[in-house]
Amino acid sequence: MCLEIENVTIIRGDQCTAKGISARFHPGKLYAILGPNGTGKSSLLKALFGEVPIASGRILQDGQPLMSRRLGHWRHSIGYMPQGTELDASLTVLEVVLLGQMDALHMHVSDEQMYKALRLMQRVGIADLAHRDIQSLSGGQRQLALFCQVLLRDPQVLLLDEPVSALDMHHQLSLLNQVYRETRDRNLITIAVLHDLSLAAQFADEVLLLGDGVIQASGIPKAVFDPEVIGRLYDVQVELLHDKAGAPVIRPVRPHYVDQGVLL
Ligand SMILES: Nc1ncnc2c1ncn2[C@@H]1O[C@H](COP(=O)(O)OP(=O)(O)OP(=O)(O)O)[C@@H](O)[C@H]1O
Repeated sequence: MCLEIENVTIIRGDQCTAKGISARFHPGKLYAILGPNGTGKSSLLKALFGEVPIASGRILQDGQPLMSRRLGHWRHSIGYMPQGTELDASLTVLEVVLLGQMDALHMHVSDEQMYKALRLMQRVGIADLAHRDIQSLSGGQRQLALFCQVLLRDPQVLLLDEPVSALDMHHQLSLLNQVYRETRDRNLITIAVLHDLSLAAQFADEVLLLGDGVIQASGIPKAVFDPEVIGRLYDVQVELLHDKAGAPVIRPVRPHYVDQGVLL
């Protein structure tokens, strides 16, 4: 399966968050969408999920436009994890994870479904939280539970909106590792919005740098991470370093303000 956005324009309120952008996404690859706050990363993910309409352009699956009927079918193949993790319902973590299989659940949860959910929770490191009320979890723990839920849907496409924003370093690495592995093993198209450029460089096959409603640069992280382009886009000075494996590391440089004539 190939997923394509062709000349897509998205308007939110009075803002044009995507101005005729085009990109192609292939199975088995992890794509990171990057860019400053408010540049339309979430809007693009929502458009791919059919939650936000596109003003013009097309979203194509294997060359066929996703029309509304097709979109209903399309959504079944998507694991979409939105930015917020707040839940109103008072459910246990296991119940929340099992909701990922809602289409297949009737009045009965089979041993196989239960086993699948618990095994996944074990892999993600939240098996011990299975019987806790989801409301009682920390933001990071909820993020891990929702990740298990979307993966349990057996999606072909994973859309993850800032999946590691509330996680500590250990859990950021283990979750992204998991995302990377599942993308390869299940041949998924994975598109994740991330804010940490260096983390994106370690995991993403390709990155898309959004800014001012257009794709400013895209490709493998090494090719895209030009400190001048990034510095201009984010309006900060950055330093480009490299880790031991040769992956680019973007380090923001602290600005020095002049205060009463003294350089701080
Ligand atoms: N429901 C809405 N109604 C009107 N405008 C909206 C709505 N949602 C988002 N916007 C606007 O659209 C623009 C893009 O928002 P979006 O959430 O896609 O950005 P983002 O790049 O994901 O931001 P962030 O990194 O802060 O999460 C913003 O200027 C935002 O104010």
